[in-house]
Amino acid sequence: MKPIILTDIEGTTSSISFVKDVLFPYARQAMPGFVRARGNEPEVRQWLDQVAMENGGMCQDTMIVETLQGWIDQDRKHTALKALQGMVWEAGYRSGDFTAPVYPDAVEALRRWDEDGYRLAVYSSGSVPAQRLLFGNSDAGDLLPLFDAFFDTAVGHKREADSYRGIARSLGSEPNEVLFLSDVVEELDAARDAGMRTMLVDRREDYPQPRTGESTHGHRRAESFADIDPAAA
Ligand SMILES: CSCCC(=O)C(=O)COP(=O)(O)O
Ligand SMILES: [Mg+2]
Repeated sequence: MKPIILTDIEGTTSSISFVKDVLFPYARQAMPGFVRARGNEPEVRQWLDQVAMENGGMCQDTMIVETLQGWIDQDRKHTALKALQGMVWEAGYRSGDFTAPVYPDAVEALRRWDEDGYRLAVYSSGSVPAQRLLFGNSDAGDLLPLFDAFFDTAVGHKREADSYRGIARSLGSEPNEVLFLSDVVEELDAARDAGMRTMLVDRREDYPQPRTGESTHGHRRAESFADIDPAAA
């Protein structure tokens, strides 16, 4: 049976550098203006209030913004931050400030797998709207039609096995019918604990030092999507 292919984004379909050097600085710089302009919209306020609650109920928006900027610097995978980042990036994509680079080997393989009848899905710490913006505004054009489903940390964190069990359930499949692709071994460990098949994507551009031996945690490893045969994984 053909596995459903579930892919991570940062370090897997797209470079770590795009996320760290383009998306995060853009969000950091635009966050104060975004909160000033849209902070009273309920959809935005709910996330700002959540940030405030987690920091002892601080009330000034300037303090909330400083907290968010600190979390961006620490690469926190906090659901509220990720939701707000997605809203900020929307303006960047819409105004043409950037498009999203997706590795050419990933574009080629995703298109081929789709044509071959594989179901494709995404699981990233980036919010689902941010994922949709990225694949809808890629350098290779609109890749959204390739994907059946998108998952973010609303389903749980990426290093917890229950998240992968929940994803398999949502896809209407057993975990062992899903192949998860990621650059982070701890995510792959959690997926394997849930019963999924796994593949470590170990790109030279993102990880100059190849992960071999014990550092693969026993996951199969590919340096490019061109080297992945989902039928054999
Ligand atoms: C959806 S694009 C932004 C990616 C992001 O914010 C992030 O934290 C990347 O996490 P991933 O789980 O894709 O490694
Ligand atoms: Mg990743």
